[in-house]
Amino acid sequence: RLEYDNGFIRFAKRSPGNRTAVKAPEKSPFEEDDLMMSWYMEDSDRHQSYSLHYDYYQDSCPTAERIITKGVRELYDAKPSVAPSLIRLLFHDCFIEGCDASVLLDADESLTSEKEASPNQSLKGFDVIESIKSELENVCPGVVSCADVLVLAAREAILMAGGPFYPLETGRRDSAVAFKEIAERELPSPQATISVILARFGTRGFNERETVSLFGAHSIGVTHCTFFEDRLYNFSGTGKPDPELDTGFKQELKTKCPFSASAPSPGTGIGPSTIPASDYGGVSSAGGNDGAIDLSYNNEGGEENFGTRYYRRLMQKKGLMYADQQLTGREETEMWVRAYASDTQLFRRDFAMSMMKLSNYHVLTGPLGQVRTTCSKVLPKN
Ligand code: HEM
Ligand SMILES: [Ca+2]
Repeated sequence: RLEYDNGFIRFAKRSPGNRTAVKAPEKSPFEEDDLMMSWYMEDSDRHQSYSLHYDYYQDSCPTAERIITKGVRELYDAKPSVAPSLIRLLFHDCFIEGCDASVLLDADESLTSEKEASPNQSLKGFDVIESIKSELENVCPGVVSCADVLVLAAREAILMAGGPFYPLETGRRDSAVAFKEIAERELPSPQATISVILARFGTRGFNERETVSLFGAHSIGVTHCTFFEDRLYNFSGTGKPDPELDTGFKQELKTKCPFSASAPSPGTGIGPSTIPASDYGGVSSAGGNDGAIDLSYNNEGGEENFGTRYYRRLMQKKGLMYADQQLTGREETEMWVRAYASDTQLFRRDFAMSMMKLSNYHVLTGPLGQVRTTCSKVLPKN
């Protein structure tokens, strides 16, 4: 099905000339796959001598993708919150030194875990990846990388949550190291300005449109009060709320996140935080339901709500985090917020493309890296 054309890999039946003319129906995976795959390939795989492949495990572990899909579905049926957890986990892995499962590693005597970096302390879903990986190890030991499990699991999670399908190639390998300092420094904080957001995404090759589309993931899942309560009570140390927050919405949020002097306040480092001083202070994965509110804010799920509604709320000054609301703070990003708020299909296509790009960011292939047998541990050195 694939052909090489002037250094690019693309599906045989598409040519660059007709790809924009094809309006792929949302529910037809094949049309959509071909279209998106050929677009993506042109951009990023040209310099890789070892690249990812479609259905990489076809011979070595033919049931791999099915095991992952089934695993996510079963876990999602039991607990739908696994979907947002997995999507966020993918973002935090890929954003830091690429999709190499570096975020999954536990600390040991020779390694400092990325899990300890403050933005990562509220991550969840590690157990989901580990349980799917152990099932894979029973069937084809040492074959399927944790990095591939994570990207495929996140894709399935997006589908479960009402988001779009996108094709993914496989053959990623796992890192033998973790990048705690880089995670600490590079993952944007919930108080990030639009300049910081665009700079961090920009150095990873994401333009304004792609960046805004990725934020559509914030239409599902939860966020804890600690990540936005400064906007309710003490914005930027002014002692006043954020003027960019809708007044009615602010009142509503205040009832869900009542002011409490003992509560850690983001950015101040004050409070009984178990997390190092940073804008991420205050929440750990063990925190239970301590002021966690729906990011989607009463999102009922389903296709209509995945994405579009998030952007509509931003336009009404009802973004939860400062970083969310920053997307309307500049014309180049605000125009995409407006576009996605009114055009679900445009958002779904852009989100799918950006997720593909994120999932392929800076991957390890060929002789690089390793295939871990347990996702939280590097292979023992011989
Ligand atoms: C400037 C960029 C971003 C910042 C500052 C940010 C920050 C946050 C924060 C603080 C939370 C709440 C965590 C909690 O309370 O437990 C959150 C949740 C979430 N984020 Fe982001 N995020 C950003 C971009 C993204 C991107 C690009 C994606 C995916 C493509 C993403 C996916 C998610 C998801 C799905 C959740 C819900 C997690 C859950 O319910 O378990 N975020 N984010
Ligand atoms: Ca990584």
